[in-house]
This record gives sequence, structure tokens and C-alpha cells, in this order.
Amino acid sequence: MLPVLEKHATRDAGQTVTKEEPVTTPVIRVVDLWKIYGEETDGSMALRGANMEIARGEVLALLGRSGSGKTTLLNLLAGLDRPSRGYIEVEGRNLQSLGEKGRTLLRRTRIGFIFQFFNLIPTLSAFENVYLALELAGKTTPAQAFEALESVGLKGKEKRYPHELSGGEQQRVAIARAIVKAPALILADEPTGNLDTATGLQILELLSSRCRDLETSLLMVTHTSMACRFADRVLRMVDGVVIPEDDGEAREIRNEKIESGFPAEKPRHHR
Ligand SMILES: Nc1ncnc2c1ncn2[C@@H]1O[C@H](COP(=O)(O)OP(=O)(O)OP(=O)(O)O)[C@@H](O)[C@H]1O
Repeated sequence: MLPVLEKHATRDAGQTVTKEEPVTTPVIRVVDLWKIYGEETDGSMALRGANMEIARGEVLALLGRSGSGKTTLLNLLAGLDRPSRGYIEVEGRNLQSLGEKGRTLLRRTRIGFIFQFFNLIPTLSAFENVYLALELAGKTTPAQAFEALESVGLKGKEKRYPHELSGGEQQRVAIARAIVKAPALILADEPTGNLDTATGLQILELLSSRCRDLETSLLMVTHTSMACRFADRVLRMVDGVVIPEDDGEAREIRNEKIESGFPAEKPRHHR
């Protein structure tokens, strides 16, 4: 999507001049989002006025204890469930205004998904799993599926079925399946939850670097702080609310990351 040019009046050397500066629409904008399961009055309040934005190409880690509302937020971002109040914009479009068909199309073309248990189709080969995602996005170029598998280090393993691949390799297929359609956003739900630490770190490095190369935004939802090492920004969910990165706890995690000597890639998005 092309950036919108907006006129800004700025002061320059004592003179007021009008400049045109690019204003890029966030890939995701969450505004005062509430989700109450059951009745409004005595239902379970999973989200209580969550707000957040994700910029194009930004890599975000969202931490939170069990029950803090992470899965609920992901389901709403994917358009799989409706908010009780508030709204979500994806690339400037209100999700609710798209209707069911529009949301399905959006999921197939603009959003990629990575799951804890990989969610590959067991009767399809690695290539077929990736190609199916491409077809659903309306594209029919097998070369793209081969390229995506090569880019995650699986050249030569295209014909293997999921049960013939290790957990880390299966997650690589899932990454290829997510990136092959060049989506605006990848939603990753506990992407390392089923992997050992070393493999998990490799997967996080691969996933975040592929997203940066493609300028795809990435939201990694996780219990652990491991994903923070690869994030431009760390957010925390507490009782259905997103706590901004300048919050003390989030800062502590970033400091731990720097102290650990891990390649703390410079955050590219300053707000
Ligand atoms: N379908 C549902 N009906 C009623 N309450 C629900 C439903 N789904 C989730 N909840 C409640 O909403 C709150 C948030 O749940 P959610 O699954 O979003 O948390 P989470 O942070 O993803 O937890 P976890 O890390 O354990 O997966 C919890 O209190 C949960 O019990």
C-alpha cells in the first residue's frame, strides 16, 4: 500500500513552511477492544479495553500469563471472533465492515499464521502444504513455493510428509507456508512452544529475519521471554489490557536481553 502524503505545517528557521511527509497506515490498529464471553453483566471479561498498533515490517513480542487474553486478541485480529466493543483496523480497513467473505479473503491473502503444533496437513508433502496456501491466496506459481521452502533451509526436503520431518523442520514448513503469499502480517501463537530451546531460538531467528526481509509485520504471542530477543518492541498483556513498552516490566525484559549479550538488533521503530 502506498504511503499517504499529508501536509504538515512546520517551523523552519523562523518561517512557517508547509511540507509533505509520508504517513504510513499501521498494519494493525486496535482501538479500545473489549471481549466479554457470555452475558455483558456476568460474563468472562477476556479483553478490557486493549489498544495497540503494529507498524509495517515491525516485529513485536506479546507476553502474558495464562488467561491474560492473548489468544482472545489473536482470534479477534484474525477476524475469527467478534469484539464486544471497540474495533480493529487491518491496513486501514475496519475488520467488522468487511463481512465474513471479506475477512476470509483477508486471512487468505494478507495474514499468515504460525501455530505451536505446526498445523500442517499430514497427508500433503511439504511442497503441497506451502502450495495450497499460495493457491488459496489466488496464486498459481509453483516456483514461489519452492523458493519459500529454500528460503527456510528445506531445499531437497520438498517431497517429505510432515511425519518425515523433525519438529523444527515442520515449523520451517509452517514459516514457508506463512511467508509464501507475502502477507502484511504474520500472527504466531507460541511458535516455539513445542520445540527445545536451541531449535526454538533458530526458529525465532529465521521467522523474524524472513519477516524483516519481506517487510512483513510479525506478532509473536508467547509465555516466555525468549522471543523478546528478536523483537523491535515488547508488549505485555495483563488482565485483558496491553501494557506499553515503556512499562517497567517490559523494560526489564529488554535490559535482560541486552545483558545476555544476545545480538540485540536495534529497534527500527521509534515512537
Ligand atoms: N470461550 C470462552 N468462554 C468463556 N471464557 C473464555 C472463553 N475463552 C477464553 N475465556 C476466558 O477469557 C480469559 C482469557 O483467555 P485467553 O485464552 O485469551 O488467555 P491466554 O492469555 O491466551 O491464556 P493461555 O496463555 O493459557 O492460552 C480467561 O479468563 C479465559 O478463561
